[in-house]
Amino acid sequence: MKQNLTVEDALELVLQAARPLQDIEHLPLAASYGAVLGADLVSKVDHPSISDTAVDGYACLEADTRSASLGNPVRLEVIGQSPAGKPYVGRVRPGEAVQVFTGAPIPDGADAVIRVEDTLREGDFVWLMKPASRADIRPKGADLVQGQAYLHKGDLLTPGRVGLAAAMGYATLPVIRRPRVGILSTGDEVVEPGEPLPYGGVYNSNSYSVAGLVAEAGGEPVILPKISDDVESLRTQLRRAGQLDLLITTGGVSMGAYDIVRQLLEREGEILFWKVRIQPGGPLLFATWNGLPLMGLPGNPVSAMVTFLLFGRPLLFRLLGRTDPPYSRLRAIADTPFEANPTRRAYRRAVLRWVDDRYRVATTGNQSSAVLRSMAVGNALVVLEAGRSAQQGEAVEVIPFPGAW
Ligand SMILES: Nc1nc2c(c(=O)[nH]1)N[C@H]1C(S)=C(S)[C@@H](COP(=O)(O)OP(=O)(O)OC[C@H]3O[C@@H](n4cnc5c(N)ncnc54)[C@H](O)[C@@H]3O)O[C@H]1N2
Ligand code: MOO
Repeated sequence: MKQNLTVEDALELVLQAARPLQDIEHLPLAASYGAVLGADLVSKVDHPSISDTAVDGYACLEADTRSASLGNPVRLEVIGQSPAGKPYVGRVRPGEAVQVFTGAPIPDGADAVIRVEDTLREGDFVWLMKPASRADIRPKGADLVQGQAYLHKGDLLTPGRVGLAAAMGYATLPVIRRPRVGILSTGDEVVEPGEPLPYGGVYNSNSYSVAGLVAEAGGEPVILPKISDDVESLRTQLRRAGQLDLLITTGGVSMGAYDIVRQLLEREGEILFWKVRIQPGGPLLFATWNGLPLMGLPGNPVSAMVTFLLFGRPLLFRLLGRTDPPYSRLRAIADTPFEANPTRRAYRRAVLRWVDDRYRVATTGNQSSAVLRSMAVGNALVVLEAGRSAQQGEAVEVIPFPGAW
């Protein structure tokens, strides 16, 4: 078992253990937001399917209209009209125009459009106060060309991409099955919210904060009944867990005699690493149990969330084959000092804001790993290398919480 790894080395071991899922499901468009595309998609159509007008006005021959001005308008005969979806049958000849509405096909013969506000209608004739423009024609295939791939395997299905898939002619989309992620809280003192809190008890928050993070990363959280601090109930729960792609436990990975996750895995699984040089989250454990990747998040509520972001989220992205980075980074000016840890990379909870053309970041206050409020008030982590505190006014590296920015 490796111990006391850097973030980079630990992440490499995590990603090595994650085998991208191959199972494809077909989802209706409206159910596909947030899923990950399982295949490249080529457009079934050209868009526009035929050259059409970008404006309401009159289609005509550009050459007829070059001299048109307010003082010297040009008169054309209106020979018909074409609403969107209804082509004008026939040809536009010199001296003629067809009234068109945005999205309508450009009639044969016409090569330009004059906007309605630059015209004056008089019975079967129209006066043009300006030359007609070729730029207001959207050429066939300007947006999409039939047979060309515009969406790719591994793309997250954002609203824009779902809309694009619809425009390309797809009613259902091939997506990667969501990874099923078991979430198991451990600890004798941990009590379900809603139950009376006994002396020394603490409500189970980890199962719910981590379930939210799993769902946000594209996984399907499966909250398992919490277990007490004994190896036998952990083993039983693991066997019952059913078909999972990843198991996340919280608690029980530190030094205490009741640290059952570590004990069980030392005997029955393979621990790939234990402890990473970070704060919070130092005692993170990563293992496999009967081929199942198992991430043992530390029990402190902040530690559980931060380690999920740094390791669990990249692991889920790998299972899903997502090609976008699991989180972003930026630099911001520190509005408060941030204290480093002397020996570990520190992730301080902070509030990130955009003020006067700059990102600015301020501490959420008490940085104890037990203060879950910091994750609710905060929307970002300030990253400090070991021993490198930041003074007020200094530029610092920031990881915004996914979904909060
Ligand atoms: N002698 C040492 N003690 C500790 C060390 C150490 O290096 N030497 N590391 C500390 C660090 S850092 C962390 S983080 C914790 C992690 O410990 P465990 O993963 O074993 O977690 P527990 O002991 O089970 O719980 C820690 C803390 O979190 C609360 N908790 C646990 N589960 C939940 C839950 N589902 N919802 C809400 N709160 C939960 C629990 O009550 C404890 O207060 O170890 C330090 N100790
Ligand atoms: O790593 Mo612990 O998570 O510092 O509290």
